[in-house]
Amino acid sequence: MRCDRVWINARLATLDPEREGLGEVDRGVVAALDGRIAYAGPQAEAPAFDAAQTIDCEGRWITPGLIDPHTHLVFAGDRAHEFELRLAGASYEEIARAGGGIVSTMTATRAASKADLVATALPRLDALIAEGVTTVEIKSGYGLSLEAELKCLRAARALADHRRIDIRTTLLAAHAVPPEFRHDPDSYVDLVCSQMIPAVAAAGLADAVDVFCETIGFTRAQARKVFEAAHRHGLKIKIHAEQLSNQNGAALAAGLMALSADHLEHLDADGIETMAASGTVATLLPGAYYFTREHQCPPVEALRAAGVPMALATDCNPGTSPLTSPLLVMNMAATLFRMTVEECLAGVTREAARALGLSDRGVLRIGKVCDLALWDIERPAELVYRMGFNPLHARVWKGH
Ligand SMILES: N=CN[C@@H](CCC(=O)O)C(=O)O
Ligand SMILES: [Zn+2]
Repeated sequence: MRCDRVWINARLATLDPEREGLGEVDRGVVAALDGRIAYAGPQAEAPAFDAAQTIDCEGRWITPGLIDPHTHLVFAGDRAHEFELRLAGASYEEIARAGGGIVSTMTATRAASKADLVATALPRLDALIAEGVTTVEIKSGYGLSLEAELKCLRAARALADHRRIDIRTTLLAAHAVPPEFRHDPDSYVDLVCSQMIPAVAAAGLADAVDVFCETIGFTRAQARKVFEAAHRHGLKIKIHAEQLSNQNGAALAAGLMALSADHLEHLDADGIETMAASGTVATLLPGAYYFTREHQCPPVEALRAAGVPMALATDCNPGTSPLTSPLLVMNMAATLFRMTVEECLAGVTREAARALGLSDRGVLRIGKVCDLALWDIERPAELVYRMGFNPLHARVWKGH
């Protein structure tokens, strides 16, 4: 078989659902041709390869390249001061209602140039890449005006000119009501629907539209309007739902065939049932749960029982999850949410791909994009078990 590269003497965690568990292959081979997987499976069953380059993995493990399906990587400034206020007893909601929170990052982000936003996002992106991330979703949501949201999405897309990574972008103009609309949030929602979504869709700058459905964000009725506008313009939808309270946002979004509903600490049985029926992915964000010291875990057992797919993400943002480590996310998901090793690894690969509507990656299987992470570990559980340690040996993006 002709191929560009072949990785031999590897142990594979294919995450292929057609295989058991992690889809493990003890003596495995992966071959790449034109950026796709030409073969992934047992060495014993592999064809003879005519490869330009052969890499001996010396027994290392290969997983699919990691996917971070929920980040707010593009923003200016930081919120360390708010962190100190919270340490002194203030709550996230109190700070937001007093004009801090998302709106304070909005002020810094509006003042920044696109070049500034790219420059400040790159170190965060590099931290993800250093842990084997090959696809990342980046939301806008700190511009909150047509011009500033476009600038954030352009900055997010421009990151792909600087690093070897796939970027998916999501318009999150409905993240917070900007101060100029404080007394008339519905007019801001109208602006999002009648100007921002059409402009972003026309410019091809976003793959999806997201809404923060919450008492300090947007109501269900407002979220529905935004989702309907997104659909009119051919964009997929996602939601920040049931993070701080139960607004039944996940059920609304799932009923409209959302790709994912994210956070979900306060998700109820109706939300779970609707998500299961629509195949909407539950993207869990243990970094935000940890950092805000939430008291209620997402209903992982019930999601599992209902067969709702579960993805994991860093939620990298300045306010509730200044986190750029998918490895630590897995550890937190296991220790805090009692997810299994298999669920954690699927959460940052196969299910993360599903949360982005990407069926061409996230598993090691013939025909999928050849994004790989090679690890210096003895068993996959180490990727979940260790804290603050990065055993990445090499990262392969599109076969290179
Ligand atoms: N929940 C809403 N949005 C972000 C937090 C944004 C912020 O506080 O800056 C999140 O996903 O946690
Ligand atoms: Zn978020």
